Amino acid sequence: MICEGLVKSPVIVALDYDTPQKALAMADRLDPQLCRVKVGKELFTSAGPQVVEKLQSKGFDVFLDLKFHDIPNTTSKAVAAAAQLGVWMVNVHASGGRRMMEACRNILDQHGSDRSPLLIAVTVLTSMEQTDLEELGLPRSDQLVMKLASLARESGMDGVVCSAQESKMLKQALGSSFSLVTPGIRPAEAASDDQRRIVTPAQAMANGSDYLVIGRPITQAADPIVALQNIITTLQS
Ligand SMILES: O=C(O)c1cc(=O)[nH]c(=O)n1[C@@H]1O[C@H](COP(=O)(O)O)[C@@H](O)[C@H]1O
Repeated sequence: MICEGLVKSPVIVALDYDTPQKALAMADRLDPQLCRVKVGKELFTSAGPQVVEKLQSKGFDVFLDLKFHDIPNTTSKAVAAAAQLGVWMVNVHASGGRRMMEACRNILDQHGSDRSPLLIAVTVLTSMEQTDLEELGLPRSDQLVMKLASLARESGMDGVVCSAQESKMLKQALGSSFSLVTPGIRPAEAASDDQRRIVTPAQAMANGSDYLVIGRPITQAADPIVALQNIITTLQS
């Protein structure tokens, strides 16, 4: 199992809530030794940087998932602001292109500290399926993911967000040190919701994923801690 520091599992729990109170109440039920947490667009827009700081003060590594996608100057400065917040991981869209990703890499390298977040590029959202891509005039998901992930690696990213359906292909092509962060994780019995390219937790790890981003199957479970522990157990067997 891939893990760093004290965290003993690859699970990142998505705290997709509309208030900081709800997110912090969930965090209080979780254990920073068992998982990391993700702050995304809904929570950050309603609660701001303070919720990140509060989660950090509870001992959690925070993945700031704002999927920056803009011109190189704007995106890189947003990434620098995330680094100032001391987040563990931050992401941008790979489709912002090489110059955008390189600007983000450069600004973190100039900032140059041991507190630099992992810089991750989103390839193709796990909610997208073939028909969605066709409608946009885009190629098959596996081809597009491979192209964007290769560009992300060349542009100095530390890894990509992809579906665990693509993890095996990307690990083989891009090597073990390039991190694969995979949402769209669903235990066998769970609803797929709006996700399309889904994989079970154990299969995702078998495919080569480094981190599993999991929201609703944990946060909307009757007992979130039991749901998290059950998932971690399936990874150990
Ligand atoms: O970057 C992400 O985290 C992300 C990328 C992606 O392709 N798909 C995706 O679902 N996510 C995020 O991962 C989380 C998945 O949540 P659940 O579908 O509830 O498990 C959400 O917070 C999404 O914003």
